[in-house]
Amino acid sequence: MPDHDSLVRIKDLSFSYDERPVLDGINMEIPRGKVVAIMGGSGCGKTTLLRLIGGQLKPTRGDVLVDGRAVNRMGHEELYALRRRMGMLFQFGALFTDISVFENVAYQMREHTDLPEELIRDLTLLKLNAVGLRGAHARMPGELSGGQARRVALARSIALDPMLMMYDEPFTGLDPISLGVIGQLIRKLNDALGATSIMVTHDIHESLQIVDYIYFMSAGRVVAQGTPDEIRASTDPFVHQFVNAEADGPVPFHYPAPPYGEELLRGAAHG
Ligand SMILES: Nc1ncnc2c1ncn2[C@@H]1O[C@H](COP(=O)(O)OP(=O)(O)OP(=O)(O)O)[C@@H](O)[C@H]1O
Repeated sequence: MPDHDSLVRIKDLSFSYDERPVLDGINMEIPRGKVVAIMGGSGCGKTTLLRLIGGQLKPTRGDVLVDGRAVNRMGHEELYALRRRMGMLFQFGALFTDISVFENVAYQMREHTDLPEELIRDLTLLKLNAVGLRGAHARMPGELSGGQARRVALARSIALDPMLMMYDEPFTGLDPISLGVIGQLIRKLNDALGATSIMVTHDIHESLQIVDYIYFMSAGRVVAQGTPDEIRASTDPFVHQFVNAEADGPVPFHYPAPPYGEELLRGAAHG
């Protein structure tokens, strides 16, 4: 999806943990206003990629540009200022359990802004209203269902009106109805905030409903990409495996390991 006005541009990006290569020559464009999914088998480097975009990790080679600036070359202050404009919702983005729903959302504003208390109150209720939970503002997190708690975490991550939202497996552990609700919210909030969103997920069916573009990764590389219509029509074996939820195919089910027979024999020799 080449676009010169992309909010995020990933150029020839490689990354290794110590000596172990995880990402290898990634190129991606995330245009402004769009919701883009990144999919791929377990361990292929999706979360690592989000951490590189957020500046928590530095690439071994290549660049990550956000709003035209190379994140990997920013100093502390610039990076801190940029992170304030990014919202992140991680898989187990747990709420603080000992403070109310309202306080969980207001916390972000109290920490990062000098807004007066009345304004924080109004904005917090506005964010909770956007996820349908204004009425639950006085509840404690322990009194919420899993889907409701995820919605509060979502309200918290948009508290500062981010220009870029990053979601790491936002659907994990949700029942199908809550999953659909969160999916719709991700799309609606993106459009209402005029934001841009990147979502790492395993859920191809939800992605096809709500995103503008999908990148498929395998073993640290981009192996397929396209709009939902292109993905539905694709005959690419990687894409096919995802769309049809096949356990094995080009994306291996097994973590790389020596042949099983060999390992059993080795175990027997040791035992
Ligand atoms: N801090 C770390 N130090 C060393 N290796 C790591 C570290 N974090 C992740 N890895 C390894 O890097 C690879 C990519 O991990 P990453 O979490 O980015 O994958 P992923 O695609 O998000 O996986 P999943 O879908 O299972 O969450 C994995 O093989 C993982 O074991």
